Amino acid sequence: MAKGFFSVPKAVNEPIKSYAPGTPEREALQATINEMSTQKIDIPMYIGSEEVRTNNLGTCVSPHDHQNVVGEYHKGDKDHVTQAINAALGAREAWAEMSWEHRASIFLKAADLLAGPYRAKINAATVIGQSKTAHQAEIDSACELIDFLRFNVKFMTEIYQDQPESAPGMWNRSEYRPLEGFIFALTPFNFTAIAGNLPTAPAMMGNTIVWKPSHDQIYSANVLMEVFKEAGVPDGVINLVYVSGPDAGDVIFNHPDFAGLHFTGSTGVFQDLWATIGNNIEKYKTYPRIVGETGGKDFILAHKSATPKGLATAITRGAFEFQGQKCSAASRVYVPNNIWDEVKGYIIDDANDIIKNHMGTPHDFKNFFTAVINERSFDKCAGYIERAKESDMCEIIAGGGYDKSKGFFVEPTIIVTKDPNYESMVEEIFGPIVTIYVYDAEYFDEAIYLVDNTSTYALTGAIFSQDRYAIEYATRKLVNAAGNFYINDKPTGAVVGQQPFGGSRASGTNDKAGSAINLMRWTTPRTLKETFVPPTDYKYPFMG
Ligand SMILES: NC(=O)c1ccc[n+]([C@@H]2O[C@H](COP(=O)([O-])OP(=O)(O)OC[C@H]3O[C@@H](n4cnc5c(N)ncnc54)[C@H](O)[C@@H]3O)[C@@H](O)[C@H]2O)c1
Ligand SMILES: N[C@@H](CCC=O)C(=O)O
Repeated sequence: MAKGFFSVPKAVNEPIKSYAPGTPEREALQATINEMSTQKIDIPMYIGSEEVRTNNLGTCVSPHDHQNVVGEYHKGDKDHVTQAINAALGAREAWAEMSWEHRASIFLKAADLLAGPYRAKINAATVIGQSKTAHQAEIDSACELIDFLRFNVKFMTEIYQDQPESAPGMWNRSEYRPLEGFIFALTPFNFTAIAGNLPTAPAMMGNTIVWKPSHDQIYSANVLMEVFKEAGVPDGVINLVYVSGPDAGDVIFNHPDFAGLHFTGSTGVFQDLWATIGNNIEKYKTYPRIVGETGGKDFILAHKSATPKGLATAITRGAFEFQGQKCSAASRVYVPNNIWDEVKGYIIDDANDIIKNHMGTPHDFKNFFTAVINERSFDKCAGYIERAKESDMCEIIAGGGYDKSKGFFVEPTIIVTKDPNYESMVEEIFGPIVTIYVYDAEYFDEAIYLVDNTSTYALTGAIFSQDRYAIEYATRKLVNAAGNFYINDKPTGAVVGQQPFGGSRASGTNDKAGSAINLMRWTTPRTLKETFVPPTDYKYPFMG
């Protein structure tokens, strides 16, 4: 047990490496990509102390080269979900009782492994399996995950330090227990860091986990599990299974020890899960915690005073980095007519330059833009593009092409619409398609109203303006339109510890990943009151 009031190492953001020509990190990453992309690895499930192989195999491919099979994973079924729950429950007592500093130490070691010996491997896995460029992989699978781990250790200790007052004659204490049961971490394809954070955040607070990743992220999830094991996460604390979502849900949401859902993914899936949990509420020992960060229809609103070049660059980066597959991606933009011609010229030039010179495999570091994650996503994007081509209300001013012969490539596409409620202004596409509505520069209030009322989501948004009154006004009027609001910046790229991330309305429970708010959801505090000298007479003084 602890024999000191320990302070943890100061959390600082992991510096982002540049991967510029001639740097050692570029050489290491390139070599690791070359080596890993020519291998086909065998990927087991991890349940308790076992590596589980079923020989019912699924494949991991590169989205930018879908015939290249880089891994085969062993698919599980409902029995494996039950085994994973049993392993989590079996490991729970020892893990919950371990002193917090040892839990902290394990995750700080995981951060250092990712920052050092595993950096090239986790980035290469994300480049190969999720088609991120070197830069996008670095800010996600290396830096953001390292930050999650280090900052969560700091937040954990801040929570533990939060103690009640004690009046004379007594000592009041708060004890931050893990939840009574197991946690289900259900993770998306698009951020390796999120896949790593959703099981580790509750685990850090003493919980044990059943983790089901997206099928499209299994390749890098396997590297994460290797890191967790090397860092010393004990068997059974994080159990990784590859089963269908509905199979996992059928077992987990009917289990009496289900204590919490840590979800990131689409809004529709989250709402279905919430409904199922609600319907099953009488089956559980405790009220499960439900944390879900979900979809977005993220906006950029420009005021007539906005600087055209800065706005255009924010549109290009915000909409097209990682092929628009960030929940935060700019996907609807409101531009005033006084600056539109200039902005239009810049963004068309950017899109054409990307298509001509910087689109292709992420293995080639000159590329800014690669493939979307899978055929379903490709077909969905193609559908939006074809409908826009046919619509009288729309014009495609850049991109609009797509080709899935080798990889799932959809060009960066800019739609201009005359209808502010056109489908691509309203629905989450999750691909490289941005839609622009040009408004009369003198009607800023109407543009604000549209921003606030067009979509059910409220994840990220940005205002571009050089007029401080306009900035203040939009910030106030759009108070509920985004959980992360940017002023003269693109709406993507939140950094742990700097811009706590999450949205409300249909975008989630806004428990801010990588913050104390999130960690609080994974603990159920017990209050202890100790009286030093108990009273010995039941009568009160007023009784005379
Ligand atoms: N708000 C945020 O912080 C944030 C961050 C990243 C991604 N996202 C959102 O995630 C989505 C993209 O990720 P995705 O395509 O992997 O999401 P998704 O909803 O398709 O899948 C998320 C997870 O849920 C599982 N799943 C799917 N259907 C299920 C079901 N019926 N029952 C149980 N599990 C099921 C998937 O296998 C996966 O593991 C986008 O909507 C994006 O906006 C949000
Ligand atoms: N936190 C990331 C988005 C994560 C969702 O996909 C950002 O701010 O761009």
